[in-house]
Amino acid sequence: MKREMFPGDFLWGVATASYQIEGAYNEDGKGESIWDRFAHAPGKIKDGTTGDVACDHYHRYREDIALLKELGVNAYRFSVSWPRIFPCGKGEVNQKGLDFYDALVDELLKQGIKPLLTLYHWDLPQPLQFHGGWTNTDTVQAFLEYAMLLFKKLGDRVELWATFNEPWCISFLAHELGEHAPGIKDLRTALQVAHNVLVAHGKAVKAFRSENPSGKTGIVLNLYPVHPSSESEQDKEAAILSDCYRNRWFLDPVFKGEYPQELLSVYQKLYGDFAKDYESIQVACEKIDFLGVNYYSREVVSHDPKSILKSKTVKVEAKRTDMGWEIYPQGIQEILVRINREYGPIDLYVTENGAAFKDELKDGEIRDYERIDFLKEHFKNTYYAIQQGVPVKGYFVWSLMDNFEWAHGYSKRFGLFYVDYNDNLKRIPKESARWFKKFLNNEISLE
Ligand SMILES: CO[C@H](O)c1c[n+]2c([nH]1)[C@H](O)[C@@H](O)[C@H](O)[C@H]2CO
Repeated sequence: MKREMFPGDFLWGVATASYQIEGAYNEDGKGESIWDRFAHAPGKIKDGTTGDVACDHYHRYREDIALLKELGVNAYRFSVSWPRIFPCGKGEVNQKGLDFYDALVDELLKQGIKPLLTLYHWDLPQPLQFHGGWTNTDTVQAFLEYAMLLFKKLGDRVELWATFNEPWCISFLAHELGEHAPGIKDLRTALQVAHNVLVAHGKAVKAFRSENPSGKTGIVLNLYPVHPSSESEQDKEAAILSDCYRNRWFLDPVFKGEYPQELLSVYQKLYGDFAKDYESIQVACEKIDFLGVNYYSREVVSHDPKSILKSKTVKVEAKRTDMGWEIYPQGIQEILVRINREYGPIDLYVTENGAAFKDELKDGEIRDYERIDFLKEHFKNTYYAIQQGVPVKGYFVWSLMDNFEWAHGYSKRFGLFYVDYNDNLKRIPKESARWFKKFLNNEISLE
């Protein structure tokens, strides 16, 4: 199975995100983000690092685009740092911030690489957080102003626009579990955030249509197959509620304009006032042109009477990545086929898929054969979904290079290029980069 067996116009790319690679955290007029503040707070990041410098992509973007060219990709997914554009979140525009993304897009196009732009990949301007962040509907309005400005400035050259990266992480990981910025641990707050982000998505899509009818817009969701650990009724019930929490809490509003009733009723019992907030969720259901699917692994759950979802994650015996995530390639096929069956027809992009492994620089080489196997199996399972008629239009490997892995700092490496943090952030192609390049050039097969 070679690249040429995929559709001729299939996009093969890599993905990154602003806070994870750019650095220049306080340069050229950029304002503070919630991740600048969170990373500087003691104890939040496992290795005590920050994104202050990261991969210094802000200064090295031409070099990094040359790496894309060297790989032979035809697409690149990146995100814009909102506080680089609006240092206070709204109001005054930072021209140098706009100039950076203008130059980035021009260089991509010059190199024949199609941009997929994500408006929001978690780095909210801190001044908006001082007023409640995503719990405050003023932030929805500020996001619309930010989105409209970028549509106006870049819409003539950027065709593919994603509103949000992983609303599940923006809401539950960051406001219920507290593991990401702003580090709040309150389910009711997380539900309010999820709602406002979904409303912001719908309003931005509507505004995009008026501004840029030729462009294509969508949202990026992290999606997981959720399997019961046994065939017992209780474990199957646990999988249904966990699937609502992980996947359908965002899929159903975006595609159906409603929350999944099975879980909504659970939350209504918990928070009586809950229902009235959520009548406006139809706003989220603006027709989108594509869905970005971030796939990394599956979830296996069993019944847990003590938990709100009556479910808990079960760690099955399996090969795992350095993040501890089960390696489950058939899951990408399962999720793509399911989305097409239950929410389609909709163009799909695998907007993130990749793995962290304990990559070591030895004699100038990084022999990451596990990553090659990982990608090979996920490419094959994506192809099997296409063979079943699923309109998958592209695939972006996470990530171009090792970068700031959120609460793990620089301790987890996902890149096709190794970043030597001890030698001026030098980018070194891993064996997987060489393999990917040969695949893209039809030199090797996936067997
Ligand atoms: C549980 O996996 C999530 O879907 C997920 C994994 N990842 C993501 N989301 C984020 O979009 C990236 O910024 C992360 O760097 C990347 C690797 O952790």
